[in-house]
Amino acid sequence: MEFDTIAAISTPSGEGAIAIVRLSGPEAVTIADKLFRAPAGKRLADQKSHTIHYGNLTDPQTDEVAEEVMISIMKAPKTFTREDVIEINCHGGLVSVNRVLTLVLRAGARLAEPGEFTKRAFLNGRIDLSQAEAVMDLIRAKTDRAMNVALNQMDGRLSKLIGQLRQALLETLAQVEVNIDYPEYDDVEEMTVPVMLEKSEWVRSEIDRLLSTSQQGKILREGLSTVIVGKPNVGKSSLLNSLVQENKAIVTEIAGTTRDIIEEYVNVRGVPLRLVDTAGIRETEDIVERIGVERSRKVLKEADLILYVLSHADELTSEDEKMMEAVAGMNYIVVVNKTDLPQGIDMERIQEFAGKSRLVTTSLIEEEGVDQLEQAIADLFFEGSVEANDMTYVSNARHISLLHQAHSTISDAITAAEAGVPVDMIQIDVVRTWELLGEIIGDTVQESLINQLFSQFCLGK
Ligand SMILES: Nc1nc2c(c(=O)[nH]1)N(C=O)[C@@H](CNc1ccc(C(=O)N[C@@H](CCC(=O)O)C(=O)O)cc1)CN2
Ligand SMILES: Nc1nc2c(ncn2[C@@H]2O[C@H](COP(=O)(O)OP(=O)(O)OP(=O)(O)O)[C@@H](O)[C@H]2O)c(=O)[nH]1
Ligand SMILES: [Mg+2]
Repeated sequence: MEFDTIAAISTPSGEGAIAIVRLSGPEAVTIADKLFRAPAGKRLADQKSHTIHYGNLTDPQTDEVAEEVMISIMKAPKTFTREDVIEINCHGGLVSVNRVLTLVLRAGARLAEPGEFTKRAFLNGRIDLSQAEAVMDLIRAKTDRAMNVALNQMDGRLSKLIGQLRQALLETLAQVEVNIDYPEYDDVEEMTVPVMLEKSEWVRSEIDRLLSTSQQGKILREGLSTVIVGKPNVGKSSLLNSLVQENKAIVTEIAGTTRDIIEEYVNVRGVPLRLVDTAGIRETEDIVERIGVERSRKVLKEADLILYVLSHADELTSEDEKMMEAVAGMNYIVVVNKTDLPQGIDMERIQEFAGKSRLVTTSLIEEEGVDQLEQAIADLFFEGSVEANDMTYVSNARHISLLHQAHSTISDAITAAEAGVPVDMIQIDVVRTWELLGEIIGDTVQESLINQLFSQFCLGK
């Protein structure tokens, strides 16, 4: 496919040592040559691929030197986009990098849309859609483990498995064609259904296996949305600070200190937590605090994990009973804090409610118990350890949803085959499953969806 030539700043904005303006497309080298002046007068067009060259960029209108640069030239097809790529390494200042971008745009490049370089890598067939999506996940990964999941997907592991599943489905369809072409052979008909069943059941079991990784995969990719709740003054903000290992939230002895929601990312044994501190939940007259409390109830509903903090010094109240009822159906860990203070709480009641695995005691003032809490979180979601290195995780909500749909259509096919429904009817479900799996890798997918996916990328990526 032949496209126009795009350009963008590919490094973050701000001051830095070096910044890169990247170009991709058939005119990339010509455009760069219009601006580039090397000391020995060489032309980029004459240079070998994958070489880097020192010189100045000049403004063709004034013939004045605009920037001192190093230019990398990478010729198609062995490049990031499979097109000619030029990377202009300039000084990392806002004015400098904007000046370079302006020059290349005036010389004939078009400003790239967000994600357009990666989109070209996809449209030119270097990577499939799930690999392109992994490029974005890689940039956003919050922990090493999450980054490994993205690297595996970028490497094409998920794509390869999806390809195998689709191949098996194609083989069952081929079997049906034989059946339709040679209806006079009874044994072909007899063969068709068992073959279809066997392959379809294998596909379904592989989809099951992939889906079984999805909860962990999604957590690694998006972070575990974790909400700290409890009555005022029990130590919720102190807990957030202990986990973050910084004083992000204001802690005072005054109940009702936290008025709004505070959100932080933390890495707990490789699990990225999106940690939310809330205003203490209680009936209150203070209008500002009340808004905070209402929002606390809302984030509570959307949480993957609830850290329910109680004070070791205080007796349980009816409010606590209500709270326990509210979290009972969810993933929660009870944190009994302030164990340095004399006991007021009914620990038996708490043990009865939470059981051993969901109960941790802490004294945040004495920095005790945080390790145990971290371990309890890792145990709850990853049975103790996060082994992301060698596994294919499905982590992307779009992929998970497509796998669920494919699971349902292949199950329909299996049920129909078992019920003796004619093969050409079953065929419809098999074809649909093949299409749904194809959407994951971008084989059978609408252009509007592709545009929407890439628009979520960073500029210049
Ligand atoms: N300067 C610079 N650094 C960068 C990038 C970039 O575009 N520019 N990348 C941007 O994300 C990442 C590297 N990713 C890349 C992925 C593929 C190819 C590439 O040329 N692939 C070809 C040829 C491979 C080969 O030489 O064998 C191919 O797959 O056909 C280049 C970069 C990270 N670092
Ligand atoms: N003795 C003792 N005090 C603690 C402990 N943890 C926190 N505190 C104190 O308890 C008070 C309240 O702590 P916060 O972390 O602000 O409590 P909170 O739950 O966020 O309170 P609100 O935001 O008002 O709902 C502060 O004075 C803390 O220093 C602990 O383990 N032991
Ligand atoms: Mg607080």
